[in-house]
Parts: sequence; structure tokens; C-alpha cells
Amino acid sequence: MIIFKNIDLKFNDKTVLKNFNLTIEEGEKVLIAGVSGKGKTTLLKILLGFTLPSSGSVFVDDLEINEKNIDKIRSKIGYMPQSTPFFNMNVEKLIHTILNYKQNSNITLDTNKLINTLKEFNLDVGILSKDISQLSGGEKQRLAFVITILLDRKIWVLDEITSSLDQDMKEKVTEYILNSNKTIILVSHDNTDALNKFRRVIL
Ligand SMILES: Nc1ncnc2c1ncn2[C@@H]1O[C@H](COP(=O)(O)OP(=O)(O)OP(=O)(O)O)[C@@H](O)[C@H]1O
Repeated sequence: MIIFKNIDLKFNDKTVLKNFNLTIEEGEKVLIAGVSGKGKTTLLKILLGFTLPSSGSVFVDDLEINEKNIDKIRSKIGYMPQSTPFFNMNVEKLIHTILNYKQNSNITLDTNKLINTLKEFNLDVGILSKDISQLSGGEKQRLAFVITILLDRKIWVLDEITSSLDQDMKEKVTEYILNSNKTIILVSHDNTDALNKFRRVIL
């Protein structure tokens, strides 16, 4: 369960969030909507501990976000920011590098699962021998999503992760998210059928 409690956030003199409260149950699918600049990305960054609120508290599974708990909280979250934060390297090497991070030591690479998940999102297995710089924006977004699936964290925090995809693929990715057993907090400006089934929170 995720709880945002009485969150205020100001940047200099500008109030971005005022007395924001939200409780997200285990397995719930929440869409954060609202016009540009309302604080959607900021809200996700607060959940990751990248941005500190001016006041208020955030809890993830009864752990309050603070310096002591933040690593444990982050290890529960699969986070996809607005732009894919990949170094330019070979795709297969990138996947191995990410899986070799200490916080992912509970995951063993299942090659069949990797190949099947790539295929599910119309990525040819040949992508593994390419460099990140050779991929299109949409390929990078789908690859990042495949990696998020492989990491299998219980909470997914997803910031406009379908912006470079065509309508059919937006629908497919959103449907996949909707049918997952994960707790989802998603920011999107899409207009897809699947998104209508999310709980909508408007900032
Ligand atoms: N580090 C920062 N310092 C100062 N102001 C910031 C900072 N980060 C965000 N802001 C401001 O806070 C407001 C909310 O930004 P945020 O990126 O959360 O909006 P958003 O709702 O996600 O917008 P978009 O839909 O365009 O992505 C904006 O006015 C932005 O300029």
C-alpha cells in the first residue's frame, strides 16, 4: 500500500502540491492525470525519494520515506522516467549490466522469458546485438518496459512511457499494465480504452 499524507511542495515561491492525499491499495492501477506543469512527474519523484516534499509524509508498505528506508523502498519499485536513461552500449550488455546490480541479485536472467517478452512488444530478438544509439524512440521505450517486466518489482511507477508508441502499441502496453498483478502509478496523456479502466486521480 502507498500513502501520500498531507503533502505540500513548493519550488521557491511556487506551490506545486497543496495538502495532497492519496492512498493506493496493493494491486491498484492509478492514472495520474492533469495538464502540463501540475506536478505529476514531481509526485512520482517524491515516491522515489528524488524530491523531498516541503511537508507531509509518504509511506510504502508501512515504511515511511526517509534516508534510512529509501533504499528498501526503491527496491520495491520499477521506475520508468519520461526519457529512457540508458548509456549507449550494446543492448544485451545493458540488460546483463542492469541485472547484475546488487539490488537485482534476486533475479536470474531467463533467456526464454526475455525473448518472448521482446516478441510480445514486436521487438525482434536481433535488437540484442544492436547499440542503444541505433534504436528508435519507440524501440527504446519498449525495451525499457521489457526490462521493467524482467525486474519483476511489485510496484511500477511509470511516467509517460508510451509517448513514442503508435496507437496499437500504446493500447497493448497499457492493457498489459492493467492486467498485471503490480501496484501501478502511471502518468499518461494517452487516449486508450485500457486507460479508462484505471482509477483516475486528477492534479
Ligand atoms: N527541480 C525543480 N525546481 C523548480 N521547479 C520545478 C522543479 N521540478 C519541477 N518544477 C516545476 O514544478 C511544476 C510541476 O512540474 P512537473 O514536471 O511535476 O509537471 P507535470 O505535471 O509532470 O508536467 P508535464 O505533463 O508537462 O510532464 C512545473 O511548474 C515545473 O516547472
